Amino acid sequence: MPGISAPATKKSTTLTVAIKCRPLTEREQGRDIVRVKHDKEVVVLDPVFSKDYLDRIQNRTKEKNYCFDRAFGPGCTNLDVYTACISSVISGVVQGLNATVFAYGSTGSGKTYTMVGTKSDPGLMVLSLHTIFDLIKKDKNSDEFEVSCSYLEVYNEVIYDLLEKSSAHLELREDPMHGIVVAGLRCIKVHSADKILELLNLGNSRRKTENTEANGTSSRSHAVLEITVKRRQKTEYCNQVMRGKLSLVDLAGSERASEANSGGQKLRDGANINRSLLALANCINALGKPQKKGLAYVPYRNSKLTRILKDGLSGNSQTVMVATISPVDSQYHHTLNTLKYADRAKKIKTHIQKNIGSIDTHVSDYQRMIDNLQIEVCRLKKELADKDSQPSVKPAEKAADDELSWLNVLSLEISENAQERINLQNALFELEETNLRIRAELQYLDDAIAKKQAIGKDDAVVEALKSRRQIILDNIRENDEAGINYQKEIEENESRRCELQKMIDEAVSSNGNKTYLRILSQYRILGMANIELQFEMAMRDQVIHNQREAQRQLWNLLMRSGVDEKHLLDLAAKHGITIEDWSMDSHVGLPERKKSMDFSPGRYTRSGCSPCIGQLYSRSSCIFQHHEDFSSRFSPAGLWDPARTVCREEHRRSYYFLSHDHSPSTYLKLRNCSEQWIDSTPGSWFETPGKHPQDFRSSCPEIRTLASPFSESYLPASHHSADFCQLFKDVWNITKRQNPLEGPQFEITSSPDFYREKVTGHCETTRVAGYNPLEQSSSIHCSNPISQNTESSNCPNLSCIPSFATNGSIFVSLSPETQGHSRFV
Ligand SMILES: Nc1ncnc2c1ncn2[C@@H]1O[C@H](COP(=O)(O)OP(=O)(O)OP(=O)(O)O)[C@@H](O)[C@H]1O
Repeated sequence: MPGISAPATKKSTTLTVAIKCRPLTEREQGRDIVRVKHDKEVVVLDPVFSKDYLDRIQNRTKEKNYCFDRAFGPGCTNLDVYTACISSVISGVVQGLNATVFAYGSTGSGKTYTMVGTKSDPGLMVLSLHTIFDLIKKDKNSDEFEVSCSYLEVYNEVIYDLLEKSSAHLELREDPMHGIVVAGLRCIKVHSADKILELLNLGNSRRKTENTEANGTSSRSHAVLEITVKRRQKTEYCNQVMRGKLSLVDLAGSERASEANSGGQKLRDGANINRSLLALANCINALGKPQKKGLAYVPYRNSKLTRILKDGLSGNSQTVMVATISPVDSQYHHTLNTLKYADRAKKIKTHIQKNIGSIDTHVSDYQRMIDNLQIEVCRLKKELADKDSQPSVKPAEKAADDELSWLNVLSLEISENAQERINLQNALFELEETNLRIRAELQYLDDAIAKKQAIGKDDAVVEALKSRRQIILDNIRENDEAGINYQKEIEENESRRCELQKMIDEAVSSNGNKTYLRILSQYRILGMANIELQFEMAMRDQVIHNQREAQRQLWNLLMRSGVDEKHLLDLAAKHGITIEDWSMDSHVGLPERKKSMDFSPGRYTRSGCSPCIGQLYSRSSCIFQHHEDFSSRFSPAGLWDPARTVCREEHRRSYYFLSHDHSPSTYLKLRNCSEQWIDSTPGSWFETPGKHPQDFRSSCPEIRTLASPFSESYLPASHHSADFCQLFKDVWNITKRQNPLEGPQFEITSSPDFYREKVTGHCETTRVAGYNPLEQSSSIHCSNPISQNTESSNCPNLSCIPSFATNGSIFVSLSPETQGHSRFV
């Protein structure tokens, strides 16, 4: 049916935001901390019930208050939500308006329950469909209606048709007339609500769900049910058609990988779900911000979900967001997060407009339409001519305007590109987190299996351990594959960025108004770089925070073990490190070390010229970063606990760019696989094409791999790291010498060529692990201290497992019996 859009008036409106708090489920043991007041207010109580009386009266609680269009407590039904917030929107759909209803909330908060519901408490999808057909029934005599429906899911960033038995992967297309459309999606004509409900049930049965820690039937995909209602008056002279569209969206459950306790496929789902939801949250954030004219940018293109929801979020749609929350105290942070986004969403504006088309009934109608359009064209031409004749608009300015708008488009694309990479990296980090966790478990299992096998008992236990090991290996493999895919996407994203950058550079150099355009384009690119830097800074802050914590624990430990401070200071001085505020007077004789190093943020910043512990710290970042709890690596006796140590090599590589300090030599003292040192400072990203990061990376291929925890190459640590490591070992030796009777002893000595560790005690063997930083070779030897035999077969209790022995890093684990562990750099 050819149709010509008729001009219709636009009306601005804001998103309706409703909160729905579900009741506590039987599985939940916690406390109910959500209160709904006056149908609009939501109060989230402090999850810590036994707060100090003083805290409470002085209002130092984590209690939060929010106000929304509507709020529904645990006693409310889906019908209550529908009657108060949705029904009026649905009636608009039959009048040619678009509407979107979506449920937003953390996993298990009740999104599917709200959208789909149960037999006794039908959800918003079901109730909306009944209303649509009731309204159609009423106007059936005067108007003709045609209702069609489609149902799709976005699973792992792929679109599937839920109304097809085995759906192909569907693609999104930009249609100039209808906006974003899903090519090849089945749209079925329906004549009754029952028929759609049948299709809905069919589609739901095909939806991907999983049993996760947080929810027994957690939706793993985002589902979008779309109902289109075409309405045409039956009268002879009227040829107008109204086309209303209702989108009902049930989002997938979001959970942090660490909470979901999942790996492999589930984890990949989680990462993709989080990627889409992160993109949705970014859009809500951007739309909810007060915008300066012309500068608004909403990153819709970052995920399929946000592209599909684009109209519902800012275009021609009357939209209702139902934010679902759980009342249980353990969900406090998720609840606040949901409420925060819902609060932002209140500010989102959409512009609704009736979709009116016309049906061609007679040639005379065409003629009339053409006449009208010609009049309109004449009017617009005249307006244009008037505008051109105005003296204020010079041709040169007009050309510059065109150029500017083109630059605008390009710079928007570049920001989208940056945002996309941030999302991809986020997904990658999350994947990496889980991989590290399960790799640690793998290590435990390997040790346990080796131990059991050595004893030669418990075959059944060994079998169980082996089968668990196999599952973990499968998970690691799947995650590695997923990681490689993300990495590929990051690379594609980078090459797109190069293209965009090239286009901007060309535009700038071929245009007459070069200086102005150059400044403008650099300003825009700076903005984009700023987004990236903020992201990197956030990551870096996290790393620094973890390091500070680890360092603090380490110093506390040293203090508690009664280390000789003078010796420590001498050692530090020997290594060129000044420890600020460490005066003998203030510390000697303080057994509890109350005045030990203060690592509070700001105290040991790297600002200023004097080197302080913060600097020492940053230098060592390659060694200790992301060791979550340093103290937990030690047994109660103060010994290093091998079983608890996780070498976060992947992080070391991922964050290398983030972990440099201000010294350029530290920043880029990287050694590549061909053993050449690169010692240069990167220029600004936007100065010249030669100094763009991607160019920089292509000239140093090993740097590209740093961003990927899944690549094969490893990054050698800087010499500063070795300094710190050595210092740490010296301090440790002194400490242990002072307490010779405590457990197995370590003796660590150093020579110009390699570091040695001697393990005595439970295991009467000596182990020497060496790395020669000059020759780049690594070696591990085990020896019996009595016979001085250096064959490892003489060390039955000692198992040395060198890992990461590439490019200079050695990671050595000893069997639990030896209670010793160290890592050499
Ligand atoms: N209003 C309610 N009344 C009773 N039970 C509810 C209500 N809302 C949710 N539930 C129950 O809470 C559990 C989780 O709900 P649901 O599956 O709808 O969560 P979800 O947000 O869709 O989760 P996911 O995002 O993981 O898919 C289910 O057992 C559901 O029956």
